[in-house]
Amino acid sequence: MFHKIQPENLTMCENLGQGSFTKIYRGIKRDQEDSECHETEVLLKVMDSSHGNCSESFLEAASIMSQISHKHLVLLYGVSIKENSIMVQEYVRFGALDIYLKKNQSGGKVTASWKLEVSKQLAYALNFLEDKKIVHGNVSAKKVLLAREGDAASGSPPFIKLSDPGVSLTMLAKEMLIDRIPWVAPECISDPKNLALESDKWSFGATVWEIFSGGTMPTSALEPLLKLQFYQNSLQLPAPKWMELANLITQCMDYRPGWRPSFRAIIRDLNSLITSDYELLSDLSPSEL
Ligand SMILES: Nc1cnc(-c2cc(N)nc3[nH]ccc23)cn1
Repeated sequence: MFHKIQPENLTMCENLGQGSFTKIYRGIKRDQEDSECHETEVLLKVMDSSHGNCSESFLEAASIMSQISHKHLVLLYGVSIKENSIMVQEYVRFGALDIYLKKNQSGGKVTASWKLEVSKQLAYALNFLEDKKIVHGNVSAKKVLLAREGDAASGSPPFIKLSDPGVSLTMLAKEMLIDRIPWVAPECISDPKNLALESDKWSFGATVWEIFSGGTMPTSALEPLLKLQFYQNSLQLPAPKWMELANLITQCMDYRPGWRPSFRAIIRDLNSLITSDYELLSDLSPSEL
């Protein structure tokens, strides 16, 4: 399991929203390091008490993520399991990527190379989990947290951290699964027990599509039945203009799990994409640059 935190050492600040079975708050964690008291800004995920049976799944997911550490995985400080389960997570300053993308569509902050850098870092995090045979099971821009915005002018890149998956999708009701189309892999809709490493590759493809489309999914507005038909008719998301990126997304979102590329191959493709981007520029004559 993982570190137990006394609730009296936690202060709940403002509500930041809610997850499937949780309420999210910004908070403060106090530690009595020797004599002086140390305060850390944290993210508190409070499990709704009504979903008791999900709390072990919630904690199970958290404990898996807390047993490993990687720069692109969100850090879990521990849990407080007094009245209801509270997961205490590092506070990631700019929050969820889907909201950030919607807010920063224009304004030139979010360039193609910015999006590519974020996609690469997400692939690194997922490659790390794949090497350890750990399935995330809930990859989407909502679960990608932005720690640094980056700044194109000074050339400093953005920095992301992948959040915990939350309650396992094997615990979700069918309609909640359908609501996660097109991030959830098709094989998991027919049987959630099909959740495996390959499922994360599908979700990664959908997330990269989401990142390059400014955070809106064309299926979001569809009724559940129409979402289901998207998979029944083996449809694909509309291809982005950037053909090499579109090919990578299509390879990840292959309806045959075994045909999806490894994250090592995905990283190689993303790196080549960046060079092709510069090649494109270097092909232009100085006057066209
Ligand atoms: N581990 C995490 C997760 N989410 C945040 C966060 C930050 C922010 N500025 N607004 C938010 N609104 C909702 C969540 C959130 C922070 N840290």
